[in-house]
Amino acid sequence: MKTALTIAGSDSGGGAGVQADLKAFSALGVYGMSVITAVTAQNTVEVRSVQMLDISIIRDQIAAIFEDLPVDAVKIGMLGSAEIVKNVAEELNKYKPKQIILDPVMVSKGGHHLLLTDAIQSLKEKLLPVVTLVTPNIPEAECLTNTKIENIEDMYQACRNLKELGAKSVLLKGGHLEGDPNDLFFDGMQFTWLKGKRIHTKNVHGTGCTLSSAITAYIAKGYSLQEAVKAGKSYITKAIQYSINIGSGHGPTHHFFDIYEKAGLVEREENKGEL
Ligand SMILES: Nc1ncnc2c1ncn2[C@@H]1O[C@H](COP(=O)(O)OP(=O)(O)O)[C@@H](O)[C@H]1O
Ligand SMILES: Cc1ncc(COP(=O)(O)O)c(N)n1
Repeated sequence: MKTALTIAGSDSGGGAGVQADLKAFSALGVYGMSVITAVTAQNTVEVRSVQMLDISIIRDQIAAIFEDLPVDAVKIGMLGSAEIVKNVAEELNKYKPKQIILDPVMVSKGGHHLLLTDAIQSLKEKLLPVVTLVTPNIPEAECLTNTKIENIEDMYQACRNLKELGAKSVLLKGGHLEGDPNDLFFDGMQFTWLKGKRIHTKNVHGTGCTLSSAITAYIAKGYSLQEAVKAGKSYITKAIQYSINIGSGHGPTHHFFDIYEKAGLVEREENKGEL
């Protein structure tokens, strides 16, 4: 069986973070493991509080996994602080997993900061050069490149800038721009657009986590990077179409849409909870 590891924060509401990642790994038939960096008290409405874990337990979790278990691909999500970024980078440099996908999580959908400002520099210096693929949304890419991204030309330039910063490849997510959510994949040489159709729903909690962990699972299964980002885009589109209309804020994505669809267990949640 293929395996994947997520290094990320816990979301008590189950829609984002480690919980979303493990659901995506399982839905795609990949054995999931986790290193928890921080615990958030979170639901569909808000992040109430965050507790970052001690460096020693974070390093121990990584060592415990790599010293015993096979890891086909690693996904990194919320890291929280510069110290956590630095220590995770050191551990990854030690164990050298071949495939690392970095979702540079900075702010929650409700606007809560999940990465301290002084950690951004460490993320750029210590992690970007180590990863196979980085998957920023528009505000994250703006922050990493110190530029404004307002149109398609800016998206191309941001991908080139991220490569200059050391990223081997980039998936720049377009969900935060107006119009259809088209994502731009740059493999370091060539650009490919992953086109989407905007689904009008408020249930978009965990979309970034879901996409990056689906891509990680496909890579663990042996897909090429190009195939994995395409398959990941189809996965996130369905996960949003079938998103779950629970809670009074942004509801979560659905991971087991195939099984549910075949068994006639749920209606498509598309357009429910429309904004
Ligand atoms: N309303 C939507 N309908 C369809 N796809 C969406 C929608 N919102 C986001 N996406 C897609 O979901 C993925 C995550 O997008 P995005 O919202 O840009 O990042 P993040 O969740 O990290 O803020 C991207 O592939 C994006 O194109
Ligand atoms: C623990 C944790 N990690 C990540 C996110 C970002 O969520 P999204 O995928 O919606 O950007 C979150 N809200 N909480």
